[in-house]
Amino acid sequence: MSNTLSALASSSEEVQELPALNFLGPPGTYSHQAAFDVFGDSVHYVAKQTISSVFESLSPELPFGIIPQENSTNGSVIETYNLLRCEFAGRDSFVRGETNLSIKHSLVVRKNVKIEDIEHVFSHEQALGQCKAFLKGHLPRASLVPTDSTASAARALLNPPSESFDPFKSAAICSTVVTSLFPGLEVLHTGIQDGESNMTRFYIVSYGADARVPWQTPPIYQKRALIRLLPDRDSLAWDFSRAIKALNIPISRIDRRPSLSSPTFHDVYFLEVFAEGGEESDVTWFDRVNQAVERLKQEGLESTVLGIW
Ligand SMILES: O=C(O)C(=O)C[C@]1(C(=O)O)C=C[C@@H](O)C=C1
Repeated sequence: MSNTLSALASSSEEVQELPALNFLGPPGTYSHQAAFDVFGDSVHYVAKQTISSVFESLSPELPFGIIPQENSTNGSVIETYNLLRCEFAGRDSFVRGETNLSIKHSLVVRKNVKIEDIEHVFSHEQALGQCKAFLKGHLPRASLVPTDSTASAARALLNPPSESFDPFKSAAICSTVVTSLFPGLEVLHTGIQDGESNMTRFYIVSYGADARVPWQTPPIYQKRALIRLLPDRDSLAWDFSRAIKALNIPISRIDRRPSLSSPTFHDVYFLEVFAEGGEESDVTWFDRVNQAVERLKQEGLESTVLGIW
């Protein structure tokens, strides 16, 4: 077993004195590997069943978490942005940092299952979306079934969740790490992701804005912030340039999700902002972001800081 792998296997054991970190389980997911890269053995890993429960269960007892935010092939992780629009984001829970992981997917089956036997492919919807070319080329007739995580898809091959699930006609898309964590599985194909450089970016989140993040390897990116913006409801002619002008900070990305409130097509926006490299200022990055949010509010734009890092 490699060092990382043995650590992933043992990291679920209870080590209560360390701060807890929620991750999308079971062990062997990419979230778990990304967390291990930055936290190593400085946290107690707590597996959750969904990305939503990673974020929603943050509390004084479970103060840290990791959630996938974007993939370089398949785009934004919708479940994460849906969570960030909830009122507890920016009130109780905050983004505190980020980390990237290179993602290499494998097609995994129960031992002795052949590619021609496969009728169903199970995985997290992000992973299914990152392997479209392989699936079209090798398994064009297979049904694609979304699961809570890549590792839970692999685990289901060994513990079928229902009688209709036939593990001898099924495959999972996941990391090869999973085959060592769950004996009885084997890899049919590796490197099945579309494109060579398939990268996922994760947000590190915490309960409260001030809890000290127990990094073992601190990430390199700094001076970023995430701001949620909800334009006035009755403005028919919503002009985004108003927000950009009031903000007056470089914006690296803008995401948009339905606000779920009326009128229709009233959306919530997420703006990720950053300080340019080498920028010298008497004002701290924290104050600059808060002052920018004050300017947005003076413009009548409801805005919330979801994290400064
Ligand atoms: O299912 C996993 O293994 C995860 O950690 C989730 C997730 C995601 O939602 O983006 C993380 C990285 C990969 O992009 C595929 C899936």
